[in-house]
Amino acid sequence: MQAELLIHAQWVLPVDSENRQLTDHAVAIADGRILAVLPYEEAQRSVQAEQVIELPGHALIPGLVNAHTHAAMTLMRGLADDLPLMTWLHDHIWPTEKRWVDEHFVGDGTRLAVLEMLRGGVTCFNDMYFYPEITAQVSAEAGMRAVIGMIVVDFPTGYAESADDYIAKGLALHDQYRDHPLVRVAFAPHSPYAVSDAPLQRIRTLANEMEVPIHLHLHETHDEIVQSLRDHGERPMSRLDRLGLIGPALAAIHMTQLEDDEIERLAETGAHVVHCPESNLKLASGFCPVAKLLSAGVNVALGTDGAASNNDLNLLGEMRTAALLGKGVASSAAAVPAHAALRMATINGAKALGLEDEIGSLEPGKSADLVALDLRDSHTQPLYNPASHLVYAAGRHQVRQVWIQGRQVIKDGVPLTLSTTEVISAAQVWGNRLAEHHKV
Ligand SMILES: CSC[C@H]1O[C@@H](n2cnc3c(O)ncnc32)[C@H](O)[C@@H]1O
Ligand SMILES: [Zn+2]
Repeated sequence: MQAELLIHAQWVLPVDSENRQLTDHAVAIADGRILAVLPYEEAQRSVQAEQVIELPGHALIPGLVNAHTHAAMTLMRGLADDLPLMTWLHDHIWPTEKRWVDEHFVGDGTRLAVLEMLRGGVTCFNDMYFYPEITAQVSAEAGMRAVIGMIVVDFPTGYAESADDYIAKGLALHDQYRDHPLVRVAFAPHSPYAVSDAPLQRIRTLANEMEVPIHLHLHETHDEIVQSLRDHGERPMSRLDRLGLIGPALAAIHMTQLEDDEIERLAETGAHVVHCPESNLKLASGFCPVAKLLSAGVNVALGTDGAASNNDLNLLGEMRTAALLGKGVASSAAAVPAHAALRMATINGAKALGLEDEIGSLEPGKSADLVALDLRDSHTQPLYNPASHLVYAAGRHQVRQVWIQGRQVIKDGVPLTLSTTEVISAAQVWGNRLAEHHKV
């Protein structure tokens, strides 16, 4: 077998159906795709590789998938902390966005986010933010894989005038990235409370025709349920179901308020849930019943949400929080074990974004999106079980090598596609501007 690259690691966790943890294995790569995952001894006999990378003491895993974020909001990290969702949005975030968010803000904020995500082993993110064409461009330039949201809200902003205008801009973006190797486009109506019935129905029809996913914030807080009962006489999920949006194309973000019949409905329709545990904890929004969802057969992925409500874009940290919180909420130490958390951050994210044939596991034919973590550090020693350390103990500084579609984007911990100093100085300029006006 001819390969361009052979990566030999002490442990390979392919995140396959058996959750195998392979010792002394190698991954062979050609044309940006995985050719084979095989014992190193066998690879030495059967693979002619142009380059061999040796990773003793490292675990090789699929690239992490951040299934929900607002990348450019990194520029609002720490601007408004310790507030509940609606006060945070209405009194701080939305006024700041109205005053500051433009193409330059989104470009600099997205670069900061992509840099942080790549350094933390995230190789794909799902975004929902203004000026998505800039987010798409920045991601593509950095060699990052992204699903970019065609955002829709009912109210005018600097980006668009009306729901129809948002949709028209989104469709133009979809056309622009039709055959792009790294960037996909999905519908991203903000939430049932910010988008009315007519645009939601139009989005459902278009998403069916175009075969693209839909993601939206749903059942994030108890107040959202109360408001929907008052305004529509039904819970938000029931309203979306009536409008035809609950189905396999839907990734419902947050879902902290769920009744048993709603969990059953998600399972029977094949809708996905994106759990954002740290954002939900910080805004005190509620608890997503992850163990119940998983046992009902619902696909649960992981997201950070934006850095203004988290306050980082650390999927390793999110896995740990999801595992710990999942146990607490279920009152069971067996709930959300390490393998389940790793699946949520990889293959489940790929499924939620409609990318499971492309990414999410290390299997022949899939794209070579890989992350190597050095587990020789003191706080991941001794080592009995690599998955345990990845979820419960490892930190982002242990992410040493990252490849996306076979292209190396992090080498020995150093980003290759973005200039760290330039990205940080641009962020500091924005920080000074925003701080002056926000009076932090
Ligand atoms: C239409 S662009 C996205 C919009 O969403 C806002 N946002 C960020 N985080 C959250 C969240 O957790 N719930 C609801 N809305 C959120 C962001 O500020 C943008 O205005
Ligand atoms: Zn969000």
